[in-house]
Amino acid sequence: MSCNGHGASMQVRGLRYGPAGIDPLIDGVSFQLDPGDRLAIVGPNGAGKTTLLRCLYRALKPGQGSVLLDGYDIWSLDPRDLARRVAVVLQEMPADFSFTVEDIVTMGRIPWRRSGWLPAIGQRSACAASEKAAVWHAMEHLNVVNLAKRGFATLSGGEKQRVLVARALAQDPQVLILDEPSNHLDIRNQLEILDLLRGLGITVITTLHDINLAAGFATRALLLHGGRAIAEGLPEDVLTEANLSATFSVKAHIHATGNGSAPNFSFALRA
Ligand SMILES: Nc1ncnc2c1ncn2[C@@H]1O[C@H](COP(=O)(O)OP(=O)(O)OP(=O)(O)O)[C@@H](O)[C@H]1O
Repeated sequence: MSCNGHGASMQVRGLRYGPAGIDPLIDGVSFQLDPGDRLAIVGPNGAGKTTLLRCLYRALKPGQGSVLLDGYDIWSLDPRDLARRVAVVLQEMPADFSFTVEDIVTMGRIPWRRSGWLPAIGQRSACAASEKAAVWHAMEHLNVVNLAKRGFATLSGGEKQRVLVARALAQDPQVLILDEPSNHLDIRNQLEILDLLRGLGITVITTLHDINLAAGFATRALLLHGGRAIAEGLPEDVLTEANLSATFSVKAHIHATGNGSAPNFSFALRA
């Protein structure tokens, strides 16, 4: 796993997706990320955040628009090539009860194995050693080495979340896509995991419900509502009181911290 990896650029143009017979779930979404950007996608429940993510890692094919990775349409890439470049951490947890933590993290290396190819006998132990090194490096980063031999199913929700991020990092991706990575995590673990993601240097795209976490983490923000981008750009231009109040139907208030760090947000129901 690279700790100072190289991110890829992503250009999303006019994305529209919807199953036949219903209004589109994603409509006219566009944004541009430079390598190393961190995009926070925020919006109310049902806004289309997960659906948008699924279009970005080729789980859903948009009816219109395109997703370019370093200039190449993701639908034109070889699936293995895409799997090497883009890693995904979803909200759903794997249901298989038989895998250990080490097994799960090792799965992150699968796209790097060459099918139908066996290294020369003298190189086999070197290949195995480099794979194991990548897996242990990722586990160390996520502080789950002490869980390596535990059954995944026996872990707490927060421990599982850390293991799934470790699996994604073992994949050594250029783009990391995460759906609510702070789910299940306590406050310290939330801050730690976002800090770790910030330090990777790769392009990160994540949904986040916590606006304070999003403002502190992101270099770009996308506010989604009803499948449409209400605002996209720098977090300070997107996460405004007016935008948040209108999109979430609440009273949003920004408290400047005055020390150059991200502002704090508070929210109240409208009278
Ligand atoms: N295959 C489908 N057919 C019909 N509606 C769908 C389908 N998939 C998703 N939806 C609807 O699309 C909307 C957006 O769902 P999505 O999961 O993307 O929202 P979200 O912003 O991630 O929500 P949350 O914050 O609650 O996780 C929801 O109303 C959902 O019920």
